[in-house]
Amino acid sequence: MSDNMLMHFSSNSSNQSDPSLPTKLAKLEARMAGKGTATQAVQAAWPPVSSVKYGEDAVEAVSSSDSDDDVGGEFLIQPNTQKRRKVQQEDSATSLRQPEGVAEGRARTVESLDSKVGADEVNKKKQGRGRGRPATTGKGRGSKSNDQARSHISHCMVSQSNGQLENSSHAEIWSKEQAGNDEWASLEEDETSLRTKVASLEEELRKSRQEALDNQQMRNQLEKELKDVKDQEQQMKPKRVKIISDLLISVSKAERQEARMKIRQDSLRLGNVGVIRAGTIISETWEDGQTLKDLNAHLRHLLETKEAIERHRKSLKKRQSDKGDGSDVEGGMSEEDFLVQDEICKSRLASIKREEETSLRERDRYELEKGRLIREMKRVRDEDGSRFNNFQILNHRYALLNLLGKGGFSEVYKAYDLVEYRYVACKLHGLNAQWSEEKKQSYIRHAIREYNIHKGLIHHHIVRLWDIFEIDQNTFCTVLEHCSGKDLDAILKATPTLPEREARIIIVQIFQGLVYLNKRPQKIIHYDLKPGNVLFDEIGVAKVTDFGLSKIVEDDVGSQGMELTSQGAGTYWYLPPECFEISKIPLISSKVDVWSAGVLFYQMLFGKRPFGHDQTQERILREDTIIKAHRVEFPSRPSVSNEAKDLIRRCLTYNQAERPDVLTIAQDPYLSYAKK
Ligand SMILES: Nc1ncnc2c1ncn2[C@@H]1O[C@H](COP(=O)(O)OP(=O)(O)OP(=O)(O)O)[C@@H](O)[C@H]1O
Repeated sequence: MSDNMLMHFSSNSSNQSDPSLPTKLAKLEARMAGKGTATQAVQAAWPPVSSVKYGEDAVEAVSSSDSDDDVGGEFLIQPNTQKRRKVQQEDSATSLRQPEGVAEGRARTVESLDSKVGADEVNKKKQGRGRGRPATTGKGRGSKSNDQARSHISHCMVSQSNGQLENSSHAEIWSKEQAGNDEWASLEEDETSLRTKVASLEEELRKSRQEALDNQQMRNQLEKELKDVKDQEQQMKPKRVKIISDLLISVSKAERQEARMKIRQDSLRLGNVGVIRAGTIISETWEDGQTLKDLNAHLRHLLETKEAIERHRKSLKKRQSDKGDGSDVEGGMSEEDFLVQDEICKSRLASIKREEETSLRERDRYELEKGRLIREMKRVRDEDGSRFNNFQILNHRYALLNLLGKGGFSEVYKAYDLVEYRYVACKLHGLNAQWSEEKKQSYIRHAIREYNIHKGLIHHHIVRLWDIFEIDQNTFCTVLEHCSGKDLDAILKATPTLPEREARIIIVQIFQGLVYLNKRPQKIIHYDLKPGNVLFDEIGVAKVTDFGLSKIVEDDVGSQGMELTSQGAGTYWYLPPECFEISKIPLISSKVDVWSAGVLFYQMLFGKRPFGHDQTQERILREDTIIKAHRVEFPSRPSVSNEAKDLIRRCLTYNQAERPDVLTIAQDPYLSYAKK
């Protein structure tokens, strides 16, 4: 780019405002006419190619030449034609060549930065600077300036050759020159900042690469460690399983020992099973323990004392009345003596009554303990008689521990899942070898049906069913969530009535489980809700279990419900009247479970079932107890809130059509703990 040239000319053009210009021009005219050596002088005035300067240096250089003009103006004298030729030569040969190379270099730099830093930023700046000009590259801009410079130079030369300096074109050149300088400085600034950015990005890139390398190494290292740990784990697994099951076995053995020892101790107090022989028939009978014997003897003694006092009191009264009519003249008891004697008897009787009440309460407690003892004895006996009592590991996974209880056709063992590392309950279903093949198949079908219903139920208040597998031809096992608390039946046997607050939270949880069963795409009727099928986990969360009698409500059932095909099954105290219908096949719905829940709640509050409490299943059926259960009665004690009674009345609505279903009754405010 011919910046120096522009400087040069623009410097000269500044002379246009010099007031001595006409004089100088006259001088020049004279010299042109008189001196022939002017050409060499002009050549000396142009800077040599190698000494071309740019920017401020160039301005200085030109300024100094201006001062030369002032002092030694003869060096600038030349004919206009010669001057034009000279400029043209210089223009093509030297002055323009080198600046163009520089401009190209500059453009290259910008281009390379463009590619490194991103075209956007550079373009933005280009656009900002080049507003009002056609878009062009750095090189383009440089070339254009050159072109402009060249055209101005030639224009200027032409003007000079005509002997006229045009003020306006000089100003234009000057301003363009200035703009070029500014642009150049700004480009340099851009270049520096972009270079800095590139350097910092390169540094960042280097660091990131290093980091990636480090991470990769770390990953390789961790993968190796993980593999080692897994290998070790694999090697250790059988050892660990062995250690865990050994520990569990020793704990279970200790528990078994403790259970048997406790039975022995409690038997002394509460009683034991004795054997009585009648001819060839041997039967078992219960013999009370010493504490119960003592307690009963004490109660008998209190009764005898009470009777004696009452006899004595009667005779006192008789003597007193005999004295009144003159028949007892020797008795000699004054009126006051009689009153004192009578008061003594009354006071003694009151004290005996208190003692009797205490002893009776104690005996009730002992009776409950006795019941628990009898159940525990049965459990231990079942455990001793079970073929699974020797700590087997089932299905390579479930370590059987102690027997939890025995049902109609099953034994439930506490077990430990050696894969999931948690306690479970293994329910071992045994097919009776005496059964016909048909009965066995029916039992298996039934169990699979139960499994298929139960396995899909995942709710906080429903016992989870984890697994099912076959043990042998006549036995299979279902694996359930272990509930380490007692079941509701055991709780009610130990404490027949619960405070309303406790009963309420239990029934609320049961209804939550029922709501879940009725909100599923396929509704389920449990059909066997009773205290034995409500279990508690270690923190007391109630969970409904045993879906052996449950029914799936098909989509196409009418509003009245589905047909009950298994009539006769279930526990009669807890079933509603429609289940006892014999004139036609009953239609049932979730309202069966609403009735059962009502019976359960009643039992928890009042310590007995509302209908047929003391009756056997057979008697309930025979006497149509439930068919006659039109109205529920509430005992006066314990006192229970009206809200609780209202809920029970709604659940025990005789007419099935009027009884609310599960989702409706669940809206009852009594079943909600939300703040009003
Ligand atoms: N998931 C469980 N967790 C803890 N204990 C359980 C579990 N399931 C059952 N039990 C206990 O095992 C015992 C027997 O249970 P099972 O369900 O076989 O009894 P059942 O209902 O009397 O029998 P059936 O279902 O044959 O009528 C009961 O004492 C019960 O509390």
